[in-house]
Amino acid sequence: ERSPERQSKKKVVAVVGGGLVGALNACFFAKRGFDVEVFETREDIRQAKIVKGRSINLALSHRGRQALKHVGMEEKIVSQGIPMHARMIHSLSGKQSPIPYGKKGQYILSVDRANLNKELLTEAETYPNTKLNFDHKLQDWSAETGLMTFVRPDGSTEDFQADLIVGCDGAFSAIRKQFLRRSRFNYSQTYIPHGYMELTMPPINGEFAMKPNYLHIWPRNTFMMIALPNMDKTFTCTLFMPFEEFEKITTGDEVIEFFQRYFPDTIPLIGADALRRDYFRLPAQAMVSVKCSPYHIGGTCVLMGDAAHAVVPFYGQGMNAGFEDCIVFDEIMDQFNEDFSAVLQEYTRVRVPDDHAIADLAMYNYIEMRAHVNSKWFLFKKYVDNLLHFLMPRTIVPLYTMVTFTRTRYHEAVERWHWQNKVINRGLLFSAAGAVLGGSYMLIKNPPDINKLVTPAEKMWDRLVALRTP
Ligand SMILES: Cc1cc2nc3c(=O)[nH]c(=O)nc-3n(C[C@H](O)[C@H](O)[C@H](O)COP(=O)(O)OP(=O)(O)OC[C@H]3O[C@@H](n4cnc5c(N)ncnc54)[C@H](O)[C@@H]3O)c2cc1C
Ligand SMILES: COc1ccc2c(c1)CN(c1nc(C(=O)N(C)c3cc(Cl)c(F)cc3C(=O)O)c(Cl)s1)C2
Repeated sequence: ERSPERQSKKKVVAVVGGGLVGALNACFFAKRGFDVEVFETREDIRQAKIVKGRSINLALSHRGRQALKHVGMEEKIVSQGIPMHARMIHSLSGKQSPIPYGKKGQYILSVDRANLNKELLTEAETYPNTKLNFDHKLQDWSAETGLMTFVRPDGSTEDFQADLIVGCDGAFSAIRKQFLRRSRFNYSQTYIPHGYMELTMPPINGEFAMKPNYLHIWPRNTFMMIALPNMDKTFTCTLFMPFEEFEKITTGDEVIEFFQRYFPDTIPLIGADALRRDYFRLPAQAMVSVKCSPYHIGGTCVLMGDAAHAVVPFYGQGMNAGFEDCIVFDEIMDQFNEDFSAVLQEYTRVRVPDDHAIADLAMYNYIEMRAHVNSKWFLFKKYVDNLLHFLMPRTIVPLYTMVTFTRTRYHEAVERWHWQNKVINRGLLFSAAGAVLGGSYMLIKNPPDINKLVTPAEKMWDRLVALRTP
């Protein structure tokens, strides 16, 4: 229960950025009784016709669902998502091989980005102590005073003062700009050479063109495509390819030639005309990885979501990690009784190692998939993962299982993965050594009569020689 004096000095929390993490964070802070003001540069997307998002749909998994559950939104969002129980690997020959994500209840959800954002904004608005300010672009702010200046569409500016500023303004955060000017602020960003382009796969006779409850993947080493299902029975296909490869394709015929060569089974499903047209609708988008620390300045400002850690999408964790930021921060608010200086410092100490770990993991997976992951290798690796997990369920847990289906701290999941690899490699080494030692012991103990020892290759050779002898 809040004491009367606390009631009078209600603290004001400004959330800059009304995207996925900002909208969710507004619910977390409003639930705690703070006065929440959300400032979003775009117009209210709930009134906009179409929303230019980065990816049309996203994979929501355990970490993200736990955050939604915390503000009572899990059921609603899950009911508007499509479960994906397995990956469906498409080989070059068009063969489809399913690989389950885990046991029965272990599935991920394909959710529509714009719809998720709208639902979270609407939920934030249901709190009487929350106000959404659209068409407010943060231009500058002071770490000393907590004073912020916003630019309106007509060019006018508006100042606002807050007790706590939460920077949720994405990978190109304006809040983070002030951090960059301060000493001992670590920052790195990496654009990867791949870009991504989204293409739509329409329904066929009102039905999904492919099996809907799967994350469809066409792994082709340098190139890769994935497809996630949408509620309107379309699939959103995301093509990943180096920019220089995108640039080589300049005509409709070259698009078809390219798909004919790498993704032949998708041509009839996406449609040749649609491919020719949609490929040139928008240029391929860039993907950036941002790592920084600390996430806070004093007791005044803290970064969350992509503003703190933009990750390449090759683990489907960016939003899930940003949503988990909100739970971790909330847990620390309880531990330190909402004392912002103590909370922010502890948040950096706890969260930086984990967000850096998932950023590294996603980049590692990008490099791994680009290097040598085609459909056979992908299938082989996942089978080995699942077999070892089946044989030693408590010792070997696949990395993607820890990342996607548990709230194991990201950096602990990576440490465990390294340990498991050592155990497996040592195990393989010993069993190989055992086989060699055991085998040679048998040969020494009772050596075979060398004349009788004819290998299949030798048999074949003898037959060939016999054939040639006139
Ligand atoms: C191709 C692709 C696929 C992805 N797939 C997945 C997936 O499957 N699963 C997953 O978990 N994640 C995925 N992600 C990552 C996910 O999209 C991001 O992690 C997530 O959108 C981060 O949310 P955010 O709110 O931190 O940032 P954003 O979603 O970028 O929101 C930032 C908000 O701040 C606003 N803003 C920016 N600057 C200002 C300013 N100066 N003043 C006021 N407002 C401002 C923006 O308008 C925006 O609304 C994917 C990303 C890409 C690119
Ligand atoms: C909307 O745009 C995008 C773009 C990329 C992704 C998603 C949505 C959703 N993504 C998921 N990745 C995993 C995962 O853990 N790994 C290792 C995988 C990584 C890749 Cl790249 C892949 F193709 C399959 C798996 C797999 O295991 O299925 C999930 Cl689990 S969900 C990647």
